[in-house]
Amino acid sequence: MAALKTPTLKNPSLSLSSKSSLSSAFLATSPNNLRFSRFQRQPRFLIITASSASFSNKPTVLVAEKLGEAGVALLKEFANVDCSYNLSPEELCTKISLCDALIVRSGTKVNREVFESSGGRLKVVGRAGVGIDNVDLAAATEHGCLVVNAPTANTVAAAEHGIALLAAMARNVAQADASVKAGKWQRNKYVGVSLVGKTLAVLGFGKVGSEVARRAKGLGMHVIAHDPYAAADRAHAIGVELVSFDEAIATADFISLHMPLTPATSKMLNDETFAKMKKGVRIVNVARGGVIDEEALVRALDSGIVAQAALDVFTVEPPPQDSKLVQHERVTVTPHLGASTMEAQEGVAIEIAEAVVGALKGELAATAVNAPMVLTELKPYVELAEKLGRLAVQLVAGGSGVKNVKVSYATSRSPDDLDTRLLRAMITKGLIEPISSVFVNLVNADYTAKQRGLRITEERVILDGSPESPLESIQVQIANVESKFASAISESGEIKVEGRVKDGIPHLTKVGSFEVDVSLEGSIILCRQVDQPGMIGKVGSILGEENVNVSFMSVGRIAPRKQAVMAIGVDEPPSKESLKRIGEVPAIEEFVYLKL
Ligand SMILES: NC(=O)c1ccc[n+]([C@@H]2O[C@H](COP(=O)([O-])OP(=O)(O)OC[C@H]3O[C@@H](n4cnc5c(N)ncnc54)[C@H](O)[C@@H]3O)[C@@H](O)[C@H]2O)c1
Ligand SMILES: O=C(O)[C@H](O)COP(=O)(O)O
Repeated sequence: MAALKTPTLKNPSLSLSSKSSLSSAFLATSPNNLRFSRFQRQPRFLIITASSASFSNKPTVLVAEKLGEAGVALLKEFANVDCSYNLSPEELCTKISLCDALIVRSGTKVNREVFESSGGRLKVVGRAGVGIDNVDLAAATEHGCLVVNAPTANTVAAAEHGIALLAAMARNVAQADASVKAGKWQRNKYVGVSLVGKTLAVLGFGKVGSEVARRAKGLGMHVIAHDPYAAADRAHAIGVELVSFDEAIATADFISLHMPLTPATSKMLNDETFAKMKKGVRIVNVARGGVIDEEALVRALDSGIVAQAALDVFTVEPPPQDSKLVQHERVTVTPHLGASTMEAQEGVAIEIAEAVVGALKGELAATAVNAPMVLTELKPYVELAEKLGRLAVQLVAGGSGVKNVKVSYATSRSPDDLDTRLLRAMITKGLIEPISSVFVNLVNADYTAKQRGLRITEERVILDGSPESPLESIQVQIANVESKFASAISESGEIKVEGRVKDGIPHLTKVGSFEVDVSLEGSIILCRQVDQPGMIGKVGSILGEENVNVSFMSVGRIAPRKQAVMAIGVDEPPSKESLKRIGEVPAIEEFVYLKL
């Protein structure tokens, strides 16, 4: 067993633990089939936790935004609580050096400066809600500060707000209210549309989306959903049919958005997709503003494609006062109120208070978003594991629910000498995070996988030879799904990606049955083509024309002049136009762009 390296800590009051609460958390939550596992062994990574023994006095918690009473009361049992709302960024930086924990909602920017100003005292940031886009996670991790959130307590509130907006929009409630208050009585102007019998497309069938679907069914609507990663049986159980994105937007009378904001969903509703919608469609957004191209929505409203929109969230919050979208006559707006019910705020407050107190006591919360850790020799393999998970899930075709994942570790280490829990957690993170607003860490990985019906089985392929490096390769296979890149399907019918670490850098070495070799940095384009001269040059020059830097290229083929798969690593994301041109190169039979 390799020796543990002692890390340099920026926060002197943190302690290091390599077992205790972490090991028990894993033992308690591990649902997956693990062949050859040895949990008794000490794991080869270290978790930074705050030790309760290091406090001589009560810790201090700064609550920087309004938090439910029950949460504040819970905090007060354990800590000195300073509720200071509406602090300027400068005031926050000054106060933070006197605090062990900080609790915020979406209105406070917890940036690098805050962590630097804390002088090493800040041990935990609690986000009382789901989205943590206002917290600089990298800076938190570098400063050994744990970030926790409250991901479930506001689900119903968000779903109810979606339904409230749906009904209010259909019956012009906000516009009619303003008109009556302005002394008018315009009964003919505000004739609405009915919901019963209409088709609602729920885009994003996760926690909030499925609750919206359930409620809309109760209103007599015909509900369809699009979610490339949801399982059809979960949808069927509540009478919802999963359909393709194009079918959803082309047939819907109403569209309700419930996906996370990720690079893949950013501006998902744009000029091109509005053009495919049924004329007169009505749109509700309680997810994140960035999933809609807001300027394109104004154009779609003006041209009549979109009859009405109801929006709780905006790309920039608060939106500019003169925003054409906000001021549009047929748009109903609320100021990010999805989570704002008394009940949800109490629930969120309790969830976050418990997580923050637990973290201050040295426990690792299941809702930890970053779980700062210092790794030893497994570090590049951890990166490889996450990236293989990311690649594999992006190869899945829309409509196929991901349920069965098999991971194979090729190693010459004995089972006792290689603990795969961290690798499995990182593969789970890679599989789930690109498609969800859930943050996966080594504590909640198995639990999160189980909740989503994802079964991960592991096996070891024992190799002869010297066990100097912990692993030779990792292979990730997803069974019973279709792929948007048919060549990723192996002879045995699964999506298969394999990688290994070369000179400390993770590499993709196999896709389906094709051997490739491309370093897993930046992003990757995979093309299947008929093997012939000049292909690398053709694709390279399309990318070169828009200054996209190619970091790596490799071609794997069955036999000379037969089918081949070309893997191209790119530093910058190519434009849609360049990707289209690559697809149009005659010898290219299929291609896919994958973000790492
Ligand atoms: N307005 C508010 O106050 C408020 C409150 C809570 C949540 N939210 C937002 O609501 C959204 C959903 O939250 P949740 O808790 O249900 O998250 P979730 O992770 O439970 O569900 C998200 C779903 O979106 C799916 N998805 C991912 N990519 C997709 C794509 N390209 N097309 C369609 N579906 C895709 C995922 O598979 C997942 O099932 C998030 O954006 C969250 O930030 C807003
Ligand atoms: O991410 C969330 O939980 C919601 O968008 C709510 O944010 P809020 O706590 O600022 O209301």
